[in-house]
Amino acid sequence: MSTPAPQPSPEPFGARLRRAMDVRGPLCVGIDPHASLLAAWGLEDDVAGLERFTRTVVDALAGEVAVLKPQSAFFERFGSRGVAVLERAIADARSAGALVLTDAKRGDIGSTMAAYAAAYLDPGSPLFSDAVTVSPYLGFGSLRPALDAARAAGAGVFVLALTSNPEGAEVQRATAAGGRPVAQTVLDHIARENAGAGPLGSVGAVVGATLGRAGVDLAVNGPLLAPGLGAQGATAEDLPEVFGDAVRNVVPSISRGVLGHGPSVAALRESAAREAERLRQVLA
Ligand SMILES: O=C(O)c1cc(=O)[nH]c(=O)n1[C@@H]1O[C@H](COP(=O)(O)O)[C@@H](O)[C@H]1O
Repeated sequence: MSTPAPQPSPEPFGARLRRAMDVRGPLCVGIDPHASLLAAWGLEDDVAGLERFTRTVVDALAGEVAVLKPQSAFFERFGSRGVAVLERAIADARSAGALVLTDAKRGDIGSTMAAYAAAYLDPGSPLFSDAVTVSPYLGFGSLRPALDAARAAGAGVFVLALTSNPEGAEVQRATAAGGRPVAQTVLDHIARENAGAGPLGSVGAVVGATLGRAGVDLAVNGPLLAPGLGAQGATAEDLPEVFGDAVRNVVPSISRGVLGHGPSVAALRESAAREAERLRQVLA
């Protein structure tokens, strides 16, 4: 009996992301099917409306932008049929060439985290994504199963550090044991995970574009997801101030600011192309 040939290691997410941003421009578009957006697109707030909305965004943008970020909550609110729409969107967007970052913000004790890792980071799962968002606020070590699963699959994990909402500061800017802000301890862990990786590590941090000067050390050798552009008030021009020297690793993210241009496929594409070009200039 012959021994099976060793499987080649999958290309790490960080390398795939760097290439995608170089080729397609530094932009992540969120797929957030708010009830108000479904109404603005002339769709019912039901599974058929969700499906039409999602399919339109994927058809318009999966061949254009570096990253698509479906926000799981907007699919979960329709139960299992909504989750089925999410599964199809992930698969279709990946086939069309976009990296898919599923925004699920999962976080739990390690043994349960292993089940979340199986859901999003096991290549055999119907929800398998290029990357997933997670919360470290049960302790960074609780994320270990997700970090290990991502590494094995060539996938990525984006860890909340400083979120874009004003309420986040009460937890994230609090002083941790050792006298540093809690968010800085999260960023330090991320930097250790990415040590030695090139051209970019696969463990990212989430740092809101709305924060003004971040005031923490962002040299984590990984991608920095920056939500908050558009509807939450931040602009491309704010990014150098927030991210300083780390600005080259920023993955700017916009949901409503692009989705509001639908349902026209041409208008969605134009809006995303305009944002990507503006961001490319600012981040260069
Ligand atoms: O992880 C995220 O994507 C995220 C982190 C954060 O700090 N702030 C934040 O707004 N987000 C998500 O980014 C999206 C922002 O949507 P818009 O405000 O419409 O661009 C939503 O899906 C949020 O859940």
